[in-house]
Amino acid sequence: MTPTPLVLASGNAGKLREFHQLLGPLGFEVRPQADFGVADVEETGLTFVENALLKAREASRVGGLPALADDSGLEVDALHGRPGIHSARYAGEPRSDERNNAKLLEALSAVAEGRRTGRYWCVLVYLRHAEDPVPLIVQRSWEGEILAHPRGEAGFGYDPLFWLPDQGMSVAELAPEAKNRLSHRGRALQALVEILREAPDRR
Ligand SMILES: O=P(O)(O)OP(=O)(O)OP(=O)(O)OC[C@H]1O[C@@H](n2cnc3c(O)ncnc32)[C@H](O)[C@@H]1O
Ligand SMILES: [Mg+2]
Repeated sequence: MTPTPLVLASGNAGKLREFHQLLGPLGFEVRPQADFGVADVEETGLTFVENALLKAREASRVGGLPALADDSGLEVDALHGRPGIHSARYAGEPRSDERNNAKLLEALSAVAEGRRTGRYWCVLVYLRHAEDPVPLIVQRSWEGEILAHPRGEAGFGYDPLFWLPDQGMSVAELAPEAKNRLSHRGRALQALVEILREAPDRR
């Protein structure tokens, strides 16, 4: 099969690393949107789906290629779903994982262990071209609990605070291959690639 060229509609280095690890071996020629000078779009949607569509459309329009976008975030039950679609900008500007994590710990300081449940969401949108009327959309979640102190160095974002009871470790303590196999993003991408494989006309 000829490699499918693809613009990755993300400016997040952690996501780009995971997408490269996952898509590289699968017959995609992946290029980050920065290669085409695509600027970050304003994420004005109320849902992950809307924001992922905005990002994919802009990257495909500017890059002139099919585009894959990821809009993702952390939904915490005790915080009524926050930070949710605002996960990247939870602690305001300048954006930083450290400040976001500190704000999350503060918001949960009075919430006891056992009630600190939540999940990552990932919505992937694949567009064949900027005006594709039939976007491919896949969403997956990943259940966990929010720790009271960070653990581990791997991953990005909220990973040092996201505890996986089944694994007995935080996401930032998982090897990258394990995160890719288990994560919201990894599993959404596996499903999306499967759809593209079975329906080559969707590429
Ligand atoms: O929009 P792009 O350019 O892709 O990059 P971004 O970082 O702004 O991405 P989002 O708007 O989708 O916001 C997602 C945020 O959710 C968090 N997040 C999503 N997936 C994560 C993961 O696998 N591990 C840790 N945090 C994650 C992290 O804070 C991200 O910045
Ligand atoms: Mg963003």
